[in-house]
Amino acid sequence: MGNYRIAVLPGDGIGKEVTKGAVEILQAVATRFHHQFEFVYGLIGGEAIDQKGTPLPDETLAMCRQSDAVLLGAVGGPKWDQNPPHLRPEKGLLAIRKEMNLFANLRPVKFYDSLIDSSPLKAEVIQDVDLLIVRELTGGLYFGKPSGRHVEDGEETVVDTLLYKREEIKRIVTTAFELARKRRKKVTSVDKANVLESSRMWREIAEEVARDFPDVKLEHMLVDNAAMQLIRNPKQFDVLVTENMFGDILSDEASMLAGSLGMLPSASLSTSGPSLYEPIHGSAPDIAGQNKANPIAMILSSAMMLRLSFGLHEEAKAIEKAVQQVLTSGYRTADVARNGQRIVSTKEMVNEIKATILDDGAILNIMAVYA
Ligand SMILES: NC(=O)C1=CN([C@@H]2O[C@H](COP(=O)(O)OP(=O)(O)OC[C@H]3O[C@@H](n4cnc5c(N)ncnc54)[C@H](O)[C@@H]3O)[C@@H](O)[C@H]2O)C=CC1
Ligand SMILES: CC(C)CC(=O)C(=O)O
Ligand SMILES: [Mg+2]
Repeated sequence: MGNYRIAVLPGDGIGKEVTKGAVEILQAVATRFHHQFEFVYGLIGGEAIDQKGTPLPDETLAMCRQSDAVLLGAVGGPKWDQNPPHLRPEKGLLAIRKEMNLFANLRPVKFYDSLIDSSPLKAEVIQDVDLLIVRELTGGLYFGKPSGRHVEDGEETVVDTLLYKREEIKRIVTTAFELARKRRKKVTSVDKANVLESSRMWREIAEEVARDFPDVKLEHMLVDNAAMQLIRNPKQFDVLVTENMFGDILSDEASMLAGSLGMLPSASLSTSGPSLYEPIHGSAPDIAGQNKANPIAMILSSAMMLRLSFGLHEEAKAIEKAVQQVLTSGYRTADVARNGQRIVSTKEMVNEIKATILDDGAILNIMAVYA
């Protein structure tokens, strides 16, 4: 039995709905495996702006730092779209990633047999896809200074800067190699080295790191080609490692290999403090408040938390197995439902996964009694 303190940041829009679902799933895991999970709640994003006047209140950050791990829903929404840059919900997300040194964002893309019809792609292209996008999360184009607008010689000018220190590239590429070593031993480093100086340095560093991993194959791929190859032949990939914005875009694209943006979890890892777990999707204002969102990306993110932050492998597997079982039984939220399949709500999907986790536990207990 373990005691864990989990900071929960629901955020905005569907972030709130899917986070509520993930907490219920974790409570079921705690019941089945006799753990104590203490959930502490904090504000981030739009709601934090409304209540505290800032997208990342100090108390939220302090609470996260004092927890064993953080679960985050999503932030943003049209209500705040016209706010000045420092009062945009997304600033809160970028700030927590930077402040907590969450430099490695792991975005696994896994194919589910039962969702074969949910992807617009052909079965033979997506069947057995199992790849991992390793996205650099605290540097690159989303953080470089200068960034902003100004008027120069009477002309309105805007700038964003793609900036990396050598060590920042080295640590994310090394993380990718370490992960590939435990998988199919191939790293695809994605860049735009035909144009960008930052990419040329990225490539150079990837080559240097590769020397320490002779058992892992390194290939380089330009990002535009990578976007195409993900659709043409995704099975060629094992681990992809790339700059912050490239990884952001490629992972939304890759989510369709799994059938929906609502299926992809992620882990935002730090080596100097607690890590954070978040679905790859946003706050989905178009479906927010309608009990329609697919909670699986968030639920699978909580499984990643159990495995990577707490070392609770069996518990993580119990969640993943329940998700698989529920999908196999035909439960579908609207985003993955096809051909007249019955559609379930967010809450129904959560309830079914929860029941499966608890039932599985009960069956195993009965088997243990009669063994
Ligand atoms: N991690 C975060 O907090 C992120 C926040 N955002 C913010 O979210 C807001 C909306 O951005 P969008 O570009 O619309 O991206 P989005 O990821 O929120 O939604 C894109 C599309 O996917 C659908 N979708 C997303 N998650 C889903 C789920 N779990 N189940 C079913 N359908 C789902 C939405 O309904 C929408 O049609 C913006 O304010 C944006 O800045 C966007 C991405 C990540
Ligand atoms: C604020 C954005 C960088 C959020 C996003 O799209 C993501 O992290 O995937
Ligand atoms: Mg994104």
